[in-house]
Amino acid sequence: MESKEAREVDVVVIGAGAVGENVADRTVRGGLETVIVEGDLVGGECSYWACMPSKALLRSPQVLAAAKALPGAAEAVTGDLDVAAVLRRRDSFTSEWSDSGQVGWLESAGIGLIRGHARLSGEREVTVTADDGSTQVIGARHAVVVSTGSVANIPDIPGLRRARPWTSREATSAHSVPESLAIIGGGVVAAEMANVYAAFGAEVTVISRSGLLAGVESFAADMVIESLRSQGVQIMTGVETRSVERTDDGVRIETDAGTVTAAEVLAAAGRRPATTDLGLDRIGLEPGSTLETDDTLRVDGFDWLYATGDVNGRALLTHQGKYQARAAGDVIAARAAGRPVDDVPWGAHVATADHNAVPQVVFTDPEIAAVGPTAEQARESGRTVRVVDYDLGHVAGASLSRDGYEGAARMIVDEDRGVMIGATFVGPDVAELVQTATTAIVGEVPIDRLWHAVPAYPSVSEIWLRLLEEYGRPSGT
Ligand SMILES: Cc1cc2nc3c(=O)[nH]c(=O)nc-3n(C[C@H](O)[C@H](O)[C@H](O)COP(=O)(O)OP(=O)(O)OC[C@H]3O[C@@H](n4cnc5c(N)ncnc54)[C@H](O)[C@@H]3O)c2cc1C
Ligand SMILES: NC(=O)c1ccc[n+]([C@@H]2O[C@H](COP(=O)([O-])OP(=O)(O)OC[C@H]3O[C@@H](n4cnc5c(N)ncnc54)[C@H](O)[C@@H]3O)[C@@H](O)[C@H]2O)c1
Repeated sequence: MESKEAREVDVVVIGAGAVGENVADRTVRGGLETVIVEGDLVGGECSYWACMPSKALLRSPQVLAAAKALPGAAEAVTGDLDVAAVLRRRDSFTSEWSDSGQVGWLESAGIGLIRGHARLSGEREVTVTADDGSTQVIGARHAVVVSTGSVANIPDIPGLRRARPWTSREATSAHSVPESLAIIGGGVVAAEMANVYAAFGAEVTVISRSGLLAGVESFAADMVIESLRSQGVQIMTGVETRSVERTDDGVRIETDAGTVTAAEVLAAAGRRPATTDLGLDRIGLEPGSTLETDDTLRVDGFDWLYATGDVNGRALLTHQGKYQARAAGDVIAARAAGRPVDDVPWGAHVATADHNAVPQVVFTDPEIAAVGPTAEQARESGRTVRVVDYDLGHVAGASLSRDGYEGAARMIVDEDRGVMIGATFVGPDVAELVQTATTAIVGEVPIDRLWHAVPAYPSVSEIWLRLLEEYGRPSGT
């Protein structure tokens, strides 16, 4: 079935994940008629198979561990984790994988929704194929924004694909817990899912060819590794997986450090941009490639094509993608109206923070919260840096929050400019500490001035005072 009737709108957004939704919201607010095309659930990966379900799965075990670590509360907690209840709570956060709520939001925001698979079919032109095979051509007067996200990378390990591995989708949406789970990969998904399934009682083995959480400060990764090991997780690092085979009982994995057997195997080996079947060849780009952009999120070499979120590879995180979406939506509206474009660093129409102020929280127990470069990355960049470390367990607020609180904090200072450029925290419930660091980095607040930002006593935030004391007050003693 083909309907070749072309419809024209101001902006076409491809992909209604968290990022695409935000682009469309901004272009509509900017006075532009906008349609969004979605081939699956409106809300995308984050809502149904990533951030929301994974954090819902992680939270209950963390709260239970916190209660068990606190005299008075511990005595009141006598049962085990109720896994079925945790899974039910996760189901409510994913709205049972129904997108009716998000569709309602699109309507209320004045965004048109077209369901189907979108492909670029020419300059400023998108062709959508619906489930029934019918096609619709949509022209974009001002911009096409690709917000198609990313898909799980299944490594080219012999037998792995045939063994029908779990990806993060199955791991976050499972309705039962396998007896054992092998995880191939050592990134954030591997760490968080190892935490979830170990807490749920599965025997978990992580097989990583590098380290575990190699992208963060090693003191922070080490605390998570130690904690996972104490929960019974077997962690194999520096180990290559040679082959995977599905057997009658599950999977058999051959590695260069021996054989691992498990009921299920999870491929947690990063993401690929969702551009393989997007018609990129129709506009001279390579299918499957990352859509690289300038800081206004415009794809290099085009004046009408934008890319936001995971698909541009700038920072594979929901909050950062939504930040890009706000800049992109606003700059498209400005360009369409002939208004000035504010594209100087930190201007309204650029995603400057992507380069040096990206916060991330790894929601394991303990959590890791970090922003900016690690000490090693900062040194490698050629800057004169000073690294300040402090034991979080020595902060009154932390020791009050949990008996035997273990944690650590690091602040990285650019000595030439006298400003903080990076920070990492590891410990129970440190997630909320990272926003202060992000604010100080983006605001380039001089270290001298930070002394006047007094943390409330006895809160965990007092770590900021301790870090400053360790650093020393240049004009004081
Ligand atoms: C397990 C896991 C946990 C995570 N946890 C966190 C977290 O705690 N915090 C955080 O910040 N980030 C987290 N992330 C990363 C986060 O999920 C992504 O950064 C985010 O989802 C990217 O949003 P997006 O809108 O760019 O892409 P997506 O959410 O992938 O949305 C893209 C949408 O485009 C649609 N689409 C694709 N191609 C087409 C096409 N051709 N036509 C029509 N529609 C199309 C897809 O169906 C999808 O709905 C996690 C990721 C994983 C895998
Ligand atoms: N809390 C959060 O913010 C959160 C949680 C989960 C995921 N995410 C995001 O989702 C993205 C995906 O997470 P991820 O853990 O899959 O990716 P990742 O990039 O964090 O880690 C990928 C891991 O896979 C390994 N790997 C890559 N190719 C491999 C191969 N061929 N064979 C074996 N191992 C291989 C890497 O060595 C690495 O250990 C990340 O960018 C992350 O930022 C964020």
